[in-house]
Amino acid sequence: MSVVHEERVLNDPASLSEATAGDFVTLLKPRVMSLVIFTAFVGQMLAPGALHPFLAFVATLSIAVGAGAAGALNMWYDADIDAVMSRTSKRPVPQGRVTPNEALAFGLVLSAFSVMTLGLMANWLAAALLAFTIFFYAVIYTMWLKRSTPQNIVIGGAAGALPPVVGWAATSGVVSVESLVLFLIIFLWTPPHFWALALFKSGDYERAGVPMMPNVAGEASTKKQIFAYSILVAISGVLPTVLGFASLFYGAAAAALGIGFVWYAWRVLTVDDPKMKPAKALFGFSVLYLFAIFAALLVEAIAGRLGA
Ligand code: HEM
Ligand SMILES: CC(C)=CCC/C(C)=C/CC/C(C)=C/COP(=O)(O)OP(=O)(O)O
Repeated sequence: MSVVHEERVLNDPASLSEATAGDFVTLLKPRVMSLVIFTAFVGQMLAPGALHPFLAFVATLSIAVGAGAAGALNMWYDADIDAVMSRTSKRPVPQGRVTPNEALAFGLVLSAFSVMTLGLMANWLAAALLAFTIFFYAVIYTMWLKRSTPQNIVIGGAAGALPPVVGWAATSGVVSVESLVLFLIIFLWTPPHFWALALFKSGDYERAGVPMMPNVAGEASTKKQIFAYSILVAISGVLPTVLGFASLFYGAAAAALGIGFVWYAWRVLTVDDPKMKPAKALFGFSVLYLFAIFAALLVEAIAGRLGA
């Protein structure tokens, strides 16, 4: 951020920040968090018990605000490395449109608001899980793991896998084996999802000094690990049917999606393409895969509620 900008904003209370509403929306990482919130909503719908529709809506909204808050805290802390990575350099804080203090305050206020609202409108177990998820992403992953170990996104992936557990707890008041299976699906999905991107963004992470797997272990090792995780993803995807809380139809869809996931990962492993097309294809398919798995689980949830 330019010194002039900081002095003007910080020393002259009359001066307004240059930030627009759109800048603050960008801080919430809406594109990424939209799928995160969808997984939480499916967790809410699959869980036994029923929240009044208005309370269920407020619970989903609280989780959405909490996810956005975590995104804002991530962008506050990562402004230094975001500024040197091509993919993130245009973000509001590195561009100086939002000051670090504004991003921090925005993230903290939304975090508090979302946790308190979820606690009051649903239950305090869900609120505590939401608070833990925000903390895990903003502090454990962003402030510690991301800059210190190539296992950063494997461990940090727990934060991204918790939203369906939060949603399940909002409806049912408990953490169940089933909700932990939803956690496992996303937890195992995260490494191939992100390492595919890291393969074709390794130059960015090199410049930023962030120890992502391709930069530390190299391309070949990362590709092997992606393939190994893809097999675990395919297996975890059919667990809801194996454990009896989803139908054979879901199981067939999950198996087909899992075979697709393994195939895309196999191409990353076996096709040597300087343009990294297989890695880009796997990254794109990974988003489609997770959406399709949770959409199929939502169909199960709706069918279960209609049949109930
Ligand atoms: C630690 C875990 C994760 C890491 C490190 C990670 C990393 C990333 C990165 C770097 C991007 C590119 C975003 C951009 O350039 O702005 C991305 C995109 C995306 N991620 Fe992940 N991700 C993680 C977990 C998740 C989870 C849990 C979900 C959903 C449940 C998710 C959904 C998405 C979606 C939908 C996109 C595409 C956004 C777009 O099209 O712009 N990610 N991820
Ligand atoms: C309810 C709640 C709190 C949900 C949070 C879910 C969660 C942790 C999602 C992970 C999203 C994500 C893109 C992580 C990457 O961060 P990064 O810093 O590696 O990505 P970047 O470089 O694009 O900023």
